[in-house]
Order: sequence, then structure tokens, then C-alpha cells
Amino acid sequence: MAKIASKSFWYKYQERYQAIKSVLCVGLDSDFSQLPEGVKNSENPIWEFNKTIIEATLDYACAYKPNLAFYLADGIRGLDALYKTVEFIPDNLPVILDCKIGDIGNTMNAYLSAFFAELKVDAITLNPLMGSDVMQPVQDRNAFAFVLCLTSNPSAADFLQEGMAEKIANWLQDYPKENFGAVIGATQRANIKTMRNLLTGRILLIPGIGAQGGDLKTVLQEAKDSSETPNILVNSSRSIIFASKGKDFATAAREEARKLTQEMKNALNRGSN
Ligand SMILES: O=C(O)c1cc(=O)[nH]c(=O)n1[C@@H]1O[C@H](COP(=O)(O)O)[C@@H](O)[C@H]1O
Repeated sequence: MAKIASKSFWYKYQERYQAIKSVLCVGLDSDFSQLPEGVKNSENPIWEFNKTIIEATLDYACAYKPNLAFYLADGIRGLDALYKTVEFIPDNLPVILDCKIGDIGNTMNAYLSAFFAELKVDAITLNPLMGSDVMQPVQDRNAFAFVLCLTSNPSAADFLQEGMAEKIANWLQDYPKENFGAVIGATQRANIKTMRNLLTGRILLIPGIGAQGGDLKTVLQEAKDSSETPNILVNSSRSIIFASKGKDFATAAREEARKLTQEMKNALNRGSN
């Protein structure tokens, strides 16, 4: 099995953070139905939109996270947009494909070939419900996955009550931090600190601020690691990319990314004083 040759997600994240001190992950949830009217008539609307959004937000992004669902929903054209998007993002910015996969070994290997060898993303999101079968192929390739641990949706409480989130966090301790991070939803306010303590040294991907209502300052205070790097990525999708649906969508996205990055820097600095 070919190992991932390029610099791994873990190192790309650390270097990008040190270079621009931003923990912002721009979510490319480029839902065709939500695109500005002016873009919808182009040959490949999602690609045209993404290119403009990436150019507008590049200075503030620590990482990008396209969500596979929105590309599949636009058929072959959407997949073409996804390939073009991943290729367009500069190599020093890590790309996380949000695909939430988790399956038996040979199926996992097919997914991993598709995403790491063909599409060439730096990391994926992974659903651990099937057990360790889903983790080993990632580690064997020296790839990187964010394991769903405590999600941002309302029904995540079902798993919390069963102690699943803590179980997954404890289970992760047997796997290298260079290969596995964890997803912790920003809406899980009461549990973020506990999860961070169980996941020391690991990169946490935190979705759920903005449109889903998670509180940015609390999240940053509780989720940041005690090391030199906060080891967090705070994802925002709709509130950035659809900040405006008019002709000014690129400047509106840039302004939203700038504002969020500044708010995050302030909150992180305040915590360290
Ligand atoms: O894995 C994810 O990224 C994810 C996990 C989770 O618990 N909650 C969650 O919202 N997400 C994803 O994060 C993004 C959130 O988008 P916004 O609510 O528009 O910022 C979407 O792509 C979701 O699929």
C-alpha cells in the first residue's frame, strides 16, 4: 500500500498555524441552490464559486473543508468542481474532505484510495461506529482522519448519555496524534473542556459556530490545547461562503473570514494572559 508521500496534514496544520496564527477552517459547503445568481449560469458554477471564495479568504484560512455531499449533489460536474477545487488550494493549506466514512477494511481502502491517492486531500472525517476496522487503514497509509467524537447536531445527546463520546476519546489514545484528530461540535458547550482533557495534544475540528449557534469565545477557551499551538480548527461554512448572495459575495466572504479570524485571535490571546 502506497504511503502518503507529501507532507502530512499534521505538519501542514502546525506550519500554517505558526505562519498566520489563524485557526479558521473555511467550510466549502457549496450548495448549488444557494449560489449567487450571477455564478449559476457559468459552465461549472460550484467551481467558479469556490475559486472566487478561496481567492477571497486565502489570507485568513488555516484550512479548507469541502463537504462531499454538495459536490455529489451536482453530479459529474460537481465531482469535477471538487477535483478542481482541491487542486487550486495552495499546497501549504491543508484540505479536509468531509465525507464521514467508516466501513470494513477493503471498503475503507477503496475510499482512502479515492480520497488520498486520486483526489489528493490531506485529511478526511471518519465515522468510528464500526470499530477499529475503520481506523487501521488510515494509520497504515500514514494518512489523517478526524474521528467523529461528539457531534454538533441535537441528537448527539443520545451518544453522550451512553458515554460514547468519552469511549471514543479514550479509544483514540491508542492511535497516534499525527494520524487522528477528533470532531467536537461547538454546540456541546458543557462537554468541550472534558473532551479536550481526554484528547490532549490532538487537533480538534470544531464545527457548529455561526449558523448552528455555537458560542465562539467559550469554544476557544475550553477547546484550546495547552501547547504552543492551540491544536484546534474552528469550521465555519455558510456564515462565510454565503455571507452575501449578491454580486459582492466575495468581498462579503472575505470580510466575514477576517472578522472571525480577528475574534478568534482575541479570544485565544485573552485566554493566555
Ligand atoms: O464533520 C463535520 O465537519 C461536522 C460534524 C458535526 O458534528 N457537525 C457539523 O456541522 N459538521 C459539518 O460542518 C459543517 C457546518 O456548516 P455550517 O453550520 O454552515 O458552518 C457542515 O459541513 C457539517 O456537515
